[in-house]
Amino acid sequence: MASAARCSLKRAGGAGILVPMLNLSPSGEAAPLVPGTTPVGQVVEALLASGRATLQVAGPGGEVAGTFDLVDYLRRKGPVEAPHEPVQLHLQDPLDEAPAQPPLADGRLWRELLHALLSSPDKPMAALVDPDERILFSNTQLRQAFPDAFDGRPLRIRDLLPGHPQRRDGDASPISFWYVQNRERCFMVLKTRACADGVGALVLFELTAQLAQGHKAALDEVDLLKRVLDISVEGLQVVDARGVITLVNESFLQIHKLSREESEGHLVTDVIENTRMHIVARTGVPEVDEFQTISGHAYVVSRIPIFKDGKCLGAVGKIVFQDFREIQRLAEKVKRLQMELEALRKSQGKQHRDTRFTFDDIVAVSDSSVLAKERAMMGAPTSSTILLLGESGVGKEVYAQAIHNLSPRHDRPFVRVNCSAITETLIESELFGYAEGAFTGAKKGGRAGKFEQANTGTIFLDEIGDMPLEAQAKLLRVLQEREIDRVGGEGTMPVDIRVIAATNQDLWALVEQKKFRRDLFFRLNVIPIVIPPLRERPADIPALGTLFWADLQKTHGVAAKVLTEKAKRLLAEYTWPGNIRELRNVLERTFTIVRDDRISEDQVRMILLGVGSTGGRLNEQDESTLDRTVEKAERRAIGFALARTNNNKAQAAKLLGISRPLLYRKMSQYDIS
Ligand SMILES: Nc1ncnc2c1ncn2[C@@H]1O[C@H](COP(=O)(O)OP(=O)(O)OP(=O)(O)O)[C@@H](O)[C@H]1O
Repeated sequence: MASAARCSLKRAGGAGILVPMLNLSPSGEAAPLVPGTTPVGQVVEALLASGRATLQVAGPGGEVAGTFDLVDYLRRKGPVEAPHEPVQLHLQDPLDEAPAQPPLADGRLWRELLHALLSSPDKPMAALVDPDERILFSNTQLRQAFPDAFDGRPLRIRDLLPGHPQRRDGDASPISFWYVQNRERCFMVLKTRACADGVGALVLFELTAQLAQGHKAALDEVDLLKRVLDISVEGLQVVDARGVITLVNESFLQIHKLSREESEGHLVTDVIENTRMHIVARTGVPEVDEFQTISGHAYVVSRIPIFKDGKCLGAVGKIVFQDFREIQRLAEKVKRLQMELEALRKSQGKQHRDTRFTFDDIVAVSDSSVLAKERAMMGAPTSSTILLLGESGVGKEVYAQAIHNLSPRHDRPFVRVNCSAITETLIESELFGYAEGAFTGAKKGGRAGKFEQANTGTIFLDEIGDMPLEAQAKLLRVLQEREIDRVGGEGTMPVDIRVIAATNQDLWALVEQKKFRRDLFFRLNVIPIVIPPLRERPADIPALGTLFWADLQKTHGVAAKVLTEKAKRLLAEYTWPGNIRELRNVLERTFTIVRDDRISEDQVRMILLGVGSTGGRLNEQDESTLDRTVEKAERRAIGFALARTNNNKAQAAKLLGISRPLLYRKMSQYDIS
């Protein structure tokens, strides 16, 4: 029995068989003697660990039966495929010519390396490889580190470490150091240069604690990042400077119908058709929104180089649109939806009254109107309630529209409610809607009220002073709670509404008369804006007149018709009880009734006579007696006839279908000179 060889029982890495473990003394002592029945794998491992190249093998009687030479064995056998065979089957043939040279040309380096690296307490994982990097022999540590890989089939180094760099021929350095990551661990790989006698090289793997620890945190981060990338619907890939794919996400794999193993660690050109990733990684020139055909489908892709310290480290590729036909389909859908939305908005606009007035249309020359306009423009972009105060026809609705159009709600509904025009019984259902079956004759499905229609937009409560007290209480609740309930309905509905109210009455006087709720008054009176009557802002009249006249010329296509300076002066000096509406109506009547190109002061006066003090709008009280109604109609007709005929009584009487004496009588009766 070999004296220098000590045997102990040890479980071989994962194999489940108990084999004697040989402890050989370091090189320099007499060659140890081992029983011939010792498994050859164990002998090879022990020799490598000790730094020795040979040992003596004992026969059945303990005599020396021969020498086992590791280098000779590896040269003849290649990979250790049957590690359990007894070593005595692999003794060096004594007839073999002894090599003229030492077994390895660089034997000293070889042995020193073996000794230094394998005899340390934490023996590194090691493999002997042939010139093609086929693993000839691996130690237990290595096999334990890669239990799945060592299944008896021939293996190469790169099978263990997919990122393992390819061997470069003519590599001048005797030892290469590589850091290689395989999935969850990081290895430092040291590779000795190829041995001169063609046996191969020694490859050492080290899972350095420091690297592993530092890397653990980094790997966790990478893992998290990978998960984030996998969530992305865009296909993503990363290649390094050599064009090797280092990272891909799930979408990328699905688009290319690849597995992670088939892509990561491979040259991109070997895996992806029509790729240009390797070019971008090499040149550092980005390619954005380019077409690429993948499996017959057109994709839009971007390839962006990754730079660090001015050096291009690789590139990231992104499939922006998965399939161009899909994008076209989506684009068409968006276009169709946009058209539908536009049509809906238009019909909603019609339904909710046209809001054509903006602040550009509001003429303001006099100080009082400039003040009103400025105040309105400042309040418009807010969502505060605005209360417009002014006589009839001063332009309260024009202001309300302009405010809406300057507010962030300009593309939302603008709903006008004339509170004086709705009967007391209907006002609630008009404002808040009603539920199905709320009353006899209620529409199926109920009906949305004005507040519901105006949701997200603006509600313009015109003539708010005429609102019945009961409805005022409901309105107050809506303004406070910002929610409505349909008449006869169950449950409330939140509404987001901007309120603009207007009145030509003295609201405070109504509060004192208990005709208007005090609390509602304060709710509405957030930004009060007084629009002055036209008689208090005569400076605006010429500008308004010019604006309306130009408008009429355009509408009727008659540019030649003009007012004399005297006629203009008459208009500017008139008191305009009907305000802007009256001014507009007088000008319109003048334009349409008078046929002459130059319109005189007298002709305008006749028109003014006919229009009367209501500004052309019938006032119920004025019309309440038949006599008053007849008088107004006769005045208007006479005034218009005289204006058209340029004060020619005979022609005017003819136009009116009455005799000249009757015309004179009527003119005197109505004090028309
Ligand atoms: N500043 C303005 N610039 C141009 N046109 C105006 C202006 N203000 C009023 N108008 C014209 O006068 C008409 C009457 O205005 P609007 O209906 O807004 O008055 P109102 O104060 O709301 O009247 P009411 O109280 O009778 O409802 C409008 O149709 C518009 O043509």
